[in-house]
Amino acid sequence: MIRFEHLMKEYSGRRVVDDLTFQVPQGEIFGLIGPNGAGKSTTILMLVGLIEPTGGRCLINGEDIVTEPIRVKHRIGYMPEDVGFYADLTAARNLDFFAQLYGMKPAERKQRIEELLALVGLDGATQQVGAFSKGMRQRLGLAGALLNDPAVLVLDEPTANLDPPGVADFRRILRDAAAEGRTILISSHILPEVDQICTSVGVLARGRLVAMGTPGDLLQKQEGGTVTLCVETRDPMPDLAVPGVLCVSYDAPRREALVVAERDLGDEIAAFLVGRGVRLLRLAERQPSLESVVLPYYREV
Ligand SMILES: Nc1ncnc2c1ncn2[C@@H]1O[C@H](COP(=O)(O)OP(=O)(O)OP(=O)(O)O)[C@@H](O)[C@H]1O
Repeated sequence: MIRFEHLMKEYSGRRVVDDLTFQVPQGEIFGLIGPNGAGKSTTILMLVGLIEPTGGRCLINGEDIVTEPIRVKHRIGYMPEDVGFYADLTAARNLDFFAQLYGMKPAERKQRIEELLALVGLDGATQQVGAFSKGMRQRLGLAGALLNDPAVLVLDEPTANLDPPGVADFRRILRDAAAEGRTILISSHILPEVDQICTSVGVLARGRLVAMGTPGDLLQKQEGGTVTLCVETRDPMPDLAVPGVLCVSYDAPRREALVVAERDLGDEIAAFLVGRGVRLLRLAERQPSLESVVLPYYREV
């Protein structure tokens, strides 16, 4: 189990993580999401003991990472966004190096490394890691994070470089890891992925936890509240400055937009665009998604 108690971090007097208190129960896959600069990486770095909190604490199975650093770090598997490996060693030799640091015996190391390379689909990879694709490095990162049989897995943007089969493998491995009783915390910007894999989600904005629950809980909160509309136009769109629009994310050189509005503003948006000579291709309400629920938090930055 992971527990944050009044966790706080300041840089030069500026608070970037502000009084975080929540817990992630054993076996949960928790998605930590939020806009750029919200404090996700800082929170993760405190959780894995790479930086110290200014106040409060992070507990792994009840033990404080600051007061029991060695014991607690042995219970954590951490996969940073940019996984660092020795480019001139093979995947197996890289893992063997880290396994030695964990104090694992040669026979145990050999067996564990073979199992893990098969698990992440790298059992046939005999080349040096310098020749790996980004996706292969990410697979190796996951194997590295699982090396010490951790109780808690902390993964920063784990699927960013993976192709669809790689993502499917990751999901399967993480679900199995959670079913084995590991507690998993993932930081990600890929909201549909978080929606698919995470059993609970926390939204950070300006260092504070502004929403938390299962993806289903967060969606329910939206019912009777905001409406999400997909807008597609033939011409580039101006800013959709229509009263009641809460948040817009534009795409495809401003010919597509996802609009979160207080109510169904389809007629008003159509009139707004037609009045500005913008030809409309499609305007439809979208079923609520995790993305539409949390987008307003991204806008508030
Ligand atoms: N070492 C540091 N010194 C000073 N300020 C820092 C330091 N590390 C992070 N910050 C600031 O703390 C804030 C939170 O940064 P953090 O990297 O934790 O955000 P994040 O949610 O992980 O963002 P992103 O999604 O862009 O990775 C930002 O304003 C950042 O500039």
